[in-house]
Amino acid sequence: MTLQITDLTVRIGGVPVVDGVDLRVGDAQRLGIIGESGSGKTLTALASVGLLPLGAQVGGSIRWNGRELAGLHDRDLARIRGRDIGVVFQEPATALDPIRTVGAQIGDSLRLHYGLGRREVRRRVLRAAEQVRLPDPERLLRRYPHELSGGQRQRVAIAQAVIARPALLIADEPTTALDVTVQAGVLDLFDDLVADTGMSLVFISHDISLVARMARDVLVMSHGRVVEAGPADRLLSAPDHPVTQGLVRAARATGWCPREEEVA
Ligand SMILES: Nc1ncnc2c1ncn2[C@@H]1O[C@H](COP(=O)(O)OP(=O)(O)OP(=O)(O)O)[C@@H](O)[C@H]1O
Repeated sequence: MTLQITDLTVRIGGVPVVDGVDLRVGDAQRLGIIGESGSGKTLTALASVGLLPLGAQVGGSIRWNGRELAGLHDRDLARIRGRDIGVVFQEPATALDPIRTVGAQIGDSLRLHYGLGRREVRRRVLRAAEQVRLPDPERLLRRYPHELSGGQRQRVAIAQAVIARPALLIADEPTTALDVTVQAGVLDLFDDLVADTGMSLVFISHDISLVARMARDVLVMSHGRVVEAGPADRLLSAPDHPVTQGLVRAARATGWCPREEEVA
């Protein structure tokens, strides 16, 4: 698979909020995107799957396996979302429908994309729930989102994103809303899912330590642009751009420490 974004621009109310972004994700690649709040990370991810807010103007090219997605009808984009590209967002509570059981929601993309029957969907939903390590899945799948903890809800959102076995998973700050101990478990889960399935991963965070853990190649964004790109270990040990240096310093200040002498 290849996701190739070239010269992506997004304007909202005439203001450029993503400005000339290029990125490429290939087979089994793990790409990280870091940047301060408001730097355009989320809008870049949303543009990749045609989920930009209403009224946003998009320019440039977004090619999925060579097919141009920019300007594609939403019906066609919906076929690609979930089936080819799975997405997990920061706040699972808003990603889930409060009035449907989590089991029903995990199965959505199987019904939508593959038209599988009830029994087969149930079987696969249960397997996905086990795969994302939801406790007591048989019982939990009959519950509603508000009856789950934040970590459990995020595991449901992950199961929903990966159940149709997408070739690419885009995870936008997937652990930011979770407390630290729950975060660690969810990161381990991403690691295992990506390793087991061979999916490619785009992992977005404002925390360079998380991105360095999850991705090998990293883009640093600031004010809608990519200001630095390179292997995670190089960015950590020798950050070039002041924004990258600031992100490394911020990560160190929160207790995560690369070797001090290596940080500019
Ligand atoms: N629906 C919207 N309407 C108007 N402006 C928006 C909208 N969504 C995002 N923006 C603006 O676009 C810019 C980029 O936002 P984006 O959400 O991509 O940033 P981000 O890097 O993901 O930040 P965060 O880490 O806080 O999620 C910001 O200035 C933001 O205020």
